[in-house]
Parts: sequence; C-alpha cells; structure tokens
Amino acid sequence: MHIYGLTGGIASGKSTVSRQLERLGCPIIDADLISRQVVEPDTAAWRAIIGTFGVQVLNDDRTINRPLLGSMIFSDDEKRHTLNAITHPYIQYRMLWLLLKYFILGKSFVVLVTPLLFESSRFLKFMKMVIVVNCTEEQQLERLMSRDGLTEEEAMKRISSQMPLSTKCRRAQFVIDNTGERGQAEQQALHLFNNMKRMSLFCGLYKWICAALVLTLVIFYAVYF
Ligand SMILES: CC(C)(COP(=O)(O)OP(=O)(O)OC[C@H]1O[C@@H](n2cnc3c(N)ncnc32)[C@H](O)[C@@H]1O)[C@@H](O)C(=O)NCCC(=O)NCCS
Ligand SMILES: Nc1ncnc2c1ncn2[C@@H]1O[C@H](COP(=O)(O)OP(=O)(O)OP(=O)(O)O)[C@@H](O)[C@H]1O
Repeated sequence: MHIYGLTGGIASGKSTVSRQLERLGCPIIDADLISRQVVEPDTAAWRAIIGTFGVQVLNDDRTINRPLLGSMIFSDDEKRHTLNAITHPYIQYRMLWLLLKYFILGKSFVVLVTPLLFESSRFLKFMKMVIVVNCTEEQQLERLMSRDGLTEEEAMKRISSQMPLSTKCRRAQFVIDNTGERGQAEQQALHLFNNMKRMSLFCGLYKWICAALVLTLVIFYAVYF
C-alpha cells in the first residue's frame, strides 16, 4: 500500500484538497479530525490536558474549549510543546490503526493529511510522496483571520508556530498551487488522484509479473532438475 502525505501551512487549503480527494473516492486519514477524537471527554489525553492546563479549558459539556486552548498554546511555545507531547502519541497511534485497517481492506494507496508532517510526524520516512498545498503568506493570513475570526497578531502567531510554507514546498515532491480559485486547486487534486491511481496500478501489475516469473522459475527447476 502506498502512503502519501498531504501537508501545508495553517489555512493553506489542505482540507479543501483532501475533501476533493475524498469525493473522488480516495482513502483519507485526517490528523486534525483524529486530534479531536483523541481528546473527547474521559479519554486519557483529555485527562492529561485537564491535569496540565486546568479545568478552565473545559466547556460546560466537559469538552475541550478549543479556541481557548488554541489561544493559550499559540502564544506560548512551551505550552504548545507540552500539548503536542500529550496529544501526538495518541494521534499517531490512531493513525497507525487506520493505516492497518486500510491495508486489511486491500486499499492500494492512502493519503495522510497531517499539518505537522515535516515538524513531527513519524510516518514521513514511510511515504511514497509528500504533497504540499501552497498559497502566499498574505492569503494564508487573510483566510485564517476570516475563517477563525482571529486578529492579525493571533493569526501571525499561528502561522509562525509552523515551519515556513516555502521550506515545506522545497521539501515536497508535489506542490498544489492554491493561490487561485478553489476550483483550480480541486482540478490539481483530480490530476494528483489520477496519478496516484495509475502509480498503484502499475506497481500492482509489476508485483504480479515478478511473482509469476518467480513461480515459473520454481516450476521449471522442479520439472527439469
Ligand atoms: C490547539 C487546538 C486545541 C486548536 O483547536 P482548533 O479546533 O482551533 O484547530 P484545529 O485542531 O482544527 O487545527 C487547525 C490548524 O492549526 C494548526 N495546528 C494545530 N495544532 C498545532 C500545533 N500544535 N502546532 C502548530 N500548528 C498547529 C494546524 O495547521 C491545524 O490544521 C488543537 O489544534 C490541538 O489540540 N492541537 C494539538 C494537536 C495537534 O498538533 N494537532 C495538529 C494535527 S497533528
Ligand atoms: N482558493 C481559495 N480561495 C479562497 N478561499 C479559500 C481557498 N482555498 C481555501 N480557502 C478558504 O481558506 C480557509 C482555509 O482553507 P482550509 O480549511 O482548506 O485550509 P487548511 O490548510 O485545511 O487549514 P488548517 O491548517 O487550519 O486545517 C477556509 O475557510 C477555506 O474555505
């Protein structure tokens, strides 16, 4: 099974691209979604967060107050590292299970959508290819402020808590340009999906041909020697 990494900067358009891939039938493992599941009330990560950040980070229904926790960790590097140290092992463990599930289901490829792929993912070395969704820093800032209702200062802190998008693009094998209309990024996602399908089909065929060759040699050896 081929594992592809989809990453980018905060609000650069990862979800926009991954939604399109999902619509096309691509198996997706989304780290942001998992990061919500692992901190549901009464889970181990939820308890550790309360133990570290206090009960003030809870809503009335005992779920984590994400905007509040976000404002705490994006203005304090130490707190951010602490939260990462609590949540990341649970997130990666769950991702591993989902990878196993897709493998058992016989999927030929899967896309891992991980914002911190270069910063902290253990799966990087197992990836066939890393795809980065790119846009300008001005667009990132504008989109982040309007989506999450943040001030310019708050949005800048979030952007600078991650590896610069330009560095991520340099390290990627494929870059999706999301500086234009959403439809243009979706078109590139379609092109990417077709390439992933072709590549997995080719590798599948290659493996079957190799297996057939080995079998032929074994039979030949058994019959003539
Ligand atoms: C800080 C939290 C509570 C904010 O929640 P919120 O719902 O507002 O944002 P959401 O989870 O949708 O994340 C939005 C984006 O923020 C960025 N981001 C999130 N956590 C981090 C982090 N620890 N460091 C840098 N960027 C981050 C990512 O680009 C992500 O796509 C939440 O992001 C969290 O629990 N983060 C720690 C877990 C983590 O690292 N998640 C990222 C995926 S591995
Ligand atoms: N090409 C585009 N033109 C205008 N707005 C866009 C475009 N692409 C994405 N957006 C908007 O920008 C915001 C961020 O996009 P999206 O949620 O896809 O980014 P993301 O990288 O997944 O963000 P995060 O890192 O926070 O998870 C969303 O409100 C989205 O609707």
